Amino acid sequence: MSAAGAVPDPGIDAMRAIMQWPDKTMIAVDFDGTLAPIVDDPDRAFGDPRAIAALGRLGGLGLTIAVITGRPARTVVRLGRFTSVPGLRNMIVLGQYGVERWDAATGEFSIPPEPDGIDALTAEVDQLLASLDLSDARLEHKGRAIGVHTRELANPRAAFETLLPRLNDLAERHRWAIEPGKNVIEIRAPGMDKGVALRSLIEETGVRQVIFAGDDLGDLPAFRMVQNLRAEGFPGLLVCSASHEEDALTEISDLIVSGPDGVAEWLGRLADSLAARRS
Ligand SMILES: O=P(O)(O)OC[C@H]1O[C@H](O[C@H]2O[C@H](CO)[C@@H](O)[C@H](O)[C@H]2O)[C@H](O)[C@@H](O)[C@@H]1O
Repeated sequence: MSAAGAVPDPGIDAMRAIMQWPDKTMIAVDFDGTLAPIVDDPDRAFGDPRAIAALGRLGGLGLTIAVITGRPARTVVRLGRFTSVPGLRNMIVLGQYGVERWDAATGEFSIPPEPDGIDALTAEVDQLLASLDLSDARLEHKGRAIGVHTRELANPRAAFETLLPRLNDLAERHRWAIEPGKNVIEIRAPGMDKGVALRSLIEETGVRQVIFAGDDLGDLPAFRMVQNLRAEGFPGLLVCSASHEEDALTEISDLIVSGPDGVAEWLGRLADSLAARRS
């Protein structure tokens, strides 16, 4: 509750609720750029062990732990190495913006079949890259999305700017969605985003407050969803994993930390504070 006359601060209200009812709190975290440092080769990304350990401690303290990612669920479970962490026994991973799911409690994946048209789309992306002399761009095939990565090209920014309108046209023709990110442009099957995924997980689990942490444009729908939830009286805390590559989330965040290092440190401090309150 804010002091009379003061501007209400939803982040502070959320933090109070989290400290008071940790077992009614969900912490939902993005993967790349938030839990995992950005690296050139997406297949060499890894969950920061300090962040994963802190999430494990938070899980042990009763919080519901979720990862909501643009990656396939199987990839993130492998790269994050969540299965070896005792406190993550009940964690949930939502992959491909919420279409796929992994439940640590059962070890089961729920992965819908690949949508029709992915092969035709892939062939067109290949042709487009060849026509622009950008065939060196790394392609990430995700079954229901293709990621075109520009990070390792000679001029990543110029390649990104050249590709964005063209891949956008291609996606529109196929009625697919375009998802620009940090040196990556994805064409993906439409119909889901991290905001919808987050809301539905909140409803399913019955938590009463949420923390969402992210770093990139694909996290914006989740940030907006938390803002909507707050307008409905549901406490939420928005944490931005900041970097020089993207600043779209900074203004709407309650807390800005310095990239995955800052996220790991903050999660550790949150676990310390909650453990101290309990003892
Ligand atoms: O929702 P996320 O978990 O943040 O996934 C978003 C995209 O992240 C990955 O790309 C980013 O990380 C790569 C590895 O560090 C980096 O090389 C790339 O430049 C970044 O954009 C991933 O490869 C994509 O599939 C995800 O959609």
